[in-house]
This record gives sequence, C-alpha cells and structure tokens, in this order.
Amino acid sequence: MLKLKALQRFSRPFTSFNHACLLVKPNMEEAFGFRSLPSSGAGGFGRFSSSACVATEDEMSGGDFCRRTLCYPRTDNVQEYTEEASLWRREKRNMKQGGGSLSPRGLERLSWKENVAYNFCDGRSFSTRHFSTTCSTKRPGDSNKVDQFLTILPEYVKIVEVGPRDGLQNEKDIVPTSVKIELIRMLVSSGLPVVEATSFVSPKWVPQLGDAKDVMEAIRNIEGTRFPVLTPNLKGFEAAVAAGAKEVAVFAAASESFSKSNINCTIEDSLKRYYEVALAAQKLSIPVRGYISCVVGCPVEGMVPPSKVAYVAKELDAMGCSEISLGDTIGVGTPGTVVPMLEAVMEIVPVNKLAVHFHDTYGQALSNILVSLQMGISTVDSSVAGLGGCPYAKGASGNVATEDVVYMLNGLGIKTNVGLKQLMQAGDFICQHLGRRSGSKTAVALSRSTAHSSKL
Ligand SMILES: CC(C)(COP(=O)([O-])OP(=O)([O-])OC[C@H]1O[C@@H](n2cnc3c(N)ncnc32)[C@H](O)[C@@H]1OP(=O)([O-])[O-])[C@@H](O)C(=O)NCCC(=O)NCCSC(=O)C[C@@](C)(O)CC(=O)[O-]
Repeated sequence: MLKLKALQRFSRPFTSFNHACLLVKPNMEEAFGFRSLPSSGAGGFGRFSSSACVATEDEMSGGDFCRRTLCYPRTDNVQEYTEEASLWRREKRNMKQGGGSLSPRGLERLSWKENVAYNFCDGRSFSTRHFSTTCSTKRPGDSNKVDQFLTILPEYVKIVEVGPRDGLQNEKDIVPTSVKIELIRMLVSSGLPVVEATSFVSPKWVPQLGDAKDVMEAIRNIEGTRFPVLTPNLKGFEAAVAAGAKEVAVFAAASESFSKSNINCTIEDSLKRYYEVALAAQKLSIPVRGYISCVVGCPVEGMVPPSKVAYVAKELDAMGCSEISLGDTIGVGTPGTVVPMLEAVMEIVPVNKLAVHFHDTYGQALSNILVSLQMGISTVDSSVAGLGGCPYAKGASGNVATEDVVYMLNGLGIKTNVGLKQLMQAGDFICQHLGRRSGSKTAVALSRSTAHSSKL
C-alpha cells in the first residue's frame, strides 16, 4: 500500500532537479548494503557529487540528459524513495533477526525481493570461483556462501540475440542482405535459441532493414532457432506473416517523447495499434513479444519513473504478450535505478514473462544483468560484438555484447547452450564486414592469445 502510494506520487511531473544526486541515498545505501563498500572516490551514493554523476556534454550528445536524469528530482519524491528504501531496511533487519545465514532451501523460499536484499545486505562475496569459458554442468564453487549465491540465480538463461536487428538498424551504410543472412546462420550455429532477425518497419524510417522480406525468405527453413521480427503496426504484421515470420515483437516506450520520435505516435496510440497486432497474432497463434524502451531514462525527458514502465508493462501483458522485454535504450541505468524499476514491474507482471535489454553506454550492462538475474529474471537480450544503438536515441551505444554475457554466465555456471567460440566467429565476421573492432571485451581478450586466456 505504502509502495503503491509512493509510486503514484512518484509519477507526478518533476519540476525541479537537484544536482546533489540521489537524495535518497542514506536509506538506499543501507538498504542495498552499499555502506560496506569502500568509501573512496565515487564510492557510495552519498559521495556522488553533481560532477561525478554528470557526463560532459561531449560525452553524451543528449547533454542535458544526465543532469536531469541521474540526479533524482528534488521535491517530496525524496520522501517516497525514503519510504521504499525503509521497506528494504525492514526486510534486512527481519532477516538479521531471523539469524545468520539461510540454508539454500530457506533461500528458495524467499521472494525475489528478499533474495536481493539478502545478497546485497550481507555484502557476500565469492570465496572460491571456478572460471570457465565453457559452461560446466556442475555449478561452480563448493563453499556455503557460493552455494547460497548460486541457488538464487537461474540455472538456465535464455539469450535473445538482437544483433541482426537492433545491432544493424543503426548502421549508416547498407549491409548487404547476403551478409545479414550469413551472420544469422553463424549465430544460429553457435546455439542461440532466439535470433531477432529484422524489422517490418517503414523503410523510410529505417532504410537499413528495408530487405526484411528477403532476409526472412532466406532463413525460413532454418530449424531449431526462433526468428522474431519487429512489427510496429498491422501493416508490418501482415508483411511479416507473409514473409514467413512465426513470432513478432511490438515496441512501446515508457517515455512519451521517445514514443513520438521512434514510432511517431503517443504511448496510448501505440498501445491501441499493438492491441490490433496482438489480436491478429492471437488468431494465428503467433506469439508476440512486447518491448518497452527507456525503462530508466529517456534522451529527451530524463529520468523515467518506474510507475510509467509498470503501466506500459501492464498493458502489454493484458493484450497477451508472451514476453516483455525491458529496454534501457540509452544505457544509463545502474543497479540503483534498475532494481526499483524491476520491482515496480514485478508487482504487475510475473517474473518469468520478463526479459531485460541493456545497452552498455556507461558500462553498466553486466551489473544490471546480474542484479536482474538475482531478482529472478532468466531471459537476457544482447547483441553479438556489442553492435547497435537506436536511430532515435542519439549517443546511445550498442547492446551489451552477447560474448560478454555468455562469458559471465559461464563463469556463474549458468547454462545458455551457446558456444562462445562460434559466437566469436560470428562477431569477427560482422566486425570485419563493418571494418570495426568488436565491442565485446571478451571477444577482444580471448582473441589475443595471452597467458590469461589460454589458461581459461
Ligand atoms: C511506425 C511507423 C511505421 C509510423 O510511421 P508514420 O510515418 O507515422 O506512418 P504512416 O502510417 O503515416 O506511414 C508512412 C509511410 O510508411 C509506410 N508504412 C507504415 N507502416 C509500415 C510498415 N510496417 N512497413 C512498411 N511501411 C510502412 C506507409 O505505407 C507510408 O508509406 P507511403 O504512403 O508514404 O509510401 C514508423 O514510425 C516506423 O517504421 N518506425 C520504426 C522505428 C524503428 O524501427 N525504430 C527502431 C526500433 S525500436 C528500438 O530499437 C528499441 C528496442 C526495441 O530495441 C528496445 C530498446 O533498445 O529499448
């Protein structure tokens, strides 16, 4: 009840912003166990200065964004976050009173919120780690703490590869259809279960994907991998189905300005269009994935309140979307903003229907993914070689690199059934074509045969 009230109040328009960043900090910091972190430099929330949290205009071509976004608004929203954070504190205290560490069985019984609180608040660390570039079936680690940590993580994560669509849509020079098809084939051979192939959008808006029909024609007989495509309206849906698509995705936004610049209509109008698409899809038993863009920040409006994201998620869920992917389109989220957003959405949509979609503009994507896994999410979008960026989100960098996600999940003993080597070959292939270095740290590191990588 308290939280609902807080969320409602939080959705009021902001009038002023405070550069002293994260006024909620004392409670949030404690709630997340950040007090146990070293306090040097940009350590805890409280020690952020406005300059520490604000990128320069050059760093962020949407200049104003950080100033308005990464700093929480002054006003009584502070109080709201304080109230939310106090719930976390209470949980932490309760768990402490319950005594020491929980058995893995006890952890299983905890809700996602308790799980996260338990992990953050305990400041737990890995005492033993077993690094591997291939996934071991046995989960790594044998100490109690490691077991407790791993128990709350999913055993399998479904990776949704978005490189051929999200990765390429922003490329200025048209990538030949044959290259796109070969990229998709290589991604399939790495074992990826889902490869978002292309978009049936207006070629005037996204010329790079104007060959959607030809791409679909070439891959329609490939089995074992699903190839969803983006459809912004009924026209796109019908074209996609005619081209052989068996899954589609609609894409709404949690920010009004982004909705207008991306699909030229308001959020409400987009939802009406998507209801039509969902209805048509239902008749053909075609699953519809629903995207929400700008789930923590918008390049125009700045900070996006969690309640807005929850509202759009509720609508997409109500129209029958089989999965809802939460997109940090411009990559500004940190666990500090991603957790409250996920919390708000999970109040409404079951966690097994949710996916996360992080861009890596500020290098936060892997930490955001890890915290999402801790909250029970087990579907992660990523893009080979970290390709991408949105044509309507200037300055945003690519999606988190699939190679980096697989490497992290392998290290955690989480199955993906994706072969890192084949994935890297796909990344090499497309990077060579684009004449650019891979955006994957893992691919770059492993392709140098250093002493480190050869030992892994
Ligand atoms: C939505 C529209 C079509 C509205 O575009 P509009 O101009 O407002 O629509 P319209 O109905 O007036 O149509 C204009 C023209 O487009 C045609 N048209 C209309 N629909 C289609 C279609 N489906 N396929 C092909 N053509 C289409 C239509 O026939 C007409 O052609 P004309 O009469 O001028 O020759 C346009 O704004 C559009 O295509 N936008 C797509 C933008 C896009 O693809 N953005 C990137 C994907 S979203 C994203 O990247 C975020 C995400 C998902 O990755 C998550 C994250 O990172 O957060």
